[in-house]
Amino acid sequence: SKSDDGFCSAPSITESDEKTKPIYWKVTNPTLSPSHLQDLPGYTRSVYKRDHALITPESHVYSPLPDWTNTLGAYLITPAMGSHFVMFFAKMKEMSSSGLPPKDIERLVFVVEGAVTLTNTSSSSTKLTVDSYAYLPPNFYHSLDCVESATLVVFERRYEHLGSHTTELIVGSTDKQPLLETPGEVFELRKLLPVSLAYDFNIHIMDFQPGEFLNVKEVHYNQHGLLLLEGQGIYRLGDNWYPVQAGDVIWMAPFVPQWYGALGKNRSRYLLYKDVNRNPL
Ligand SMILES: NC(=O)N[C@H](N)C(=O)O
Ligand SMILES: [Mn+2]
Repeated sequence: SKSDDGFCSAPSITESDEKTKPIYWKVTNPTLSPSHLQDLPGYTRSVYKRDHALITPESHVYSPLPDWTNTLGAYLITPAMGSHFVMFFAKMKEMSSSGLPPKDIERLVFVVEGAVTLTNTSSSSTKLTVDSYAYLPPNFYHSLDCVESATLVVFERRYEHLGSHTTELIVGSTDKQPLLETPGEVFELRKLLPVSLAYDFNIHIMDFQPGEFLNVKEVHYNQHGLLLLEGQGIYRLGDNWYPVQAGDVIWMAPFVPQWYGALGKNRSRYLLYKDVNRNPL
């Protein structure tokens, strides 16, 4: 065969081969199939617009996290976009530790890979494994320590006081949170934080079976930071319709029209930051 003569042995189809291919051949052999797109130089699904952003894994950029040791961070949502919170991935390596957030900043960490140990001054230390999370109130001394490796998704914001309410340390895991009523909707909903007024945000875990979608075509004052944990589907943001899959992150500014339809063969699950319980004025 041709490839035996040496250097010119690329497996791709040459121009003369194309002409001899049967009619409709490209339908089943597309040159920009999903597998090709993954490696296409310069190609990304990421988008950054005034009222929303989609940040897909090939665009995540890691650098050392200030105040943490042996940890790389990728800030995915920050106030530079108009948000009042930050959302970042923290990739903790062998023998790594967290730093403390700045004064008056509350924090929620959710483990997506590996395990960390949470230590604070009062209680004994707690191991956080995949699917578990901790809420750390503002000015609450704590340390997250990792022996092997862990990937955390972290949310932080300046706590907005309301009267004399105060928040408390919370440790839990998604699978232990009860399913909540979702009148008019079909997705399954769990919340990671109490719904009481003390908390100025919550994290929703939303599950959709393939074919299920949001009934409400939502437009609301709240902001969102979303991580798709499982599955695939179409996210509508404003007038744009984005194919999305596990690992994708979305920023939704206040009032951006938003809708999700789950596709594929498996459950979609996403984790969603939402500011709640405060007067927008
Ligand atoms: N985009 C969303 O999934 N939004 C949620 N349903 C919410 O705002 O509660
Ligand atoms: Mn919403």
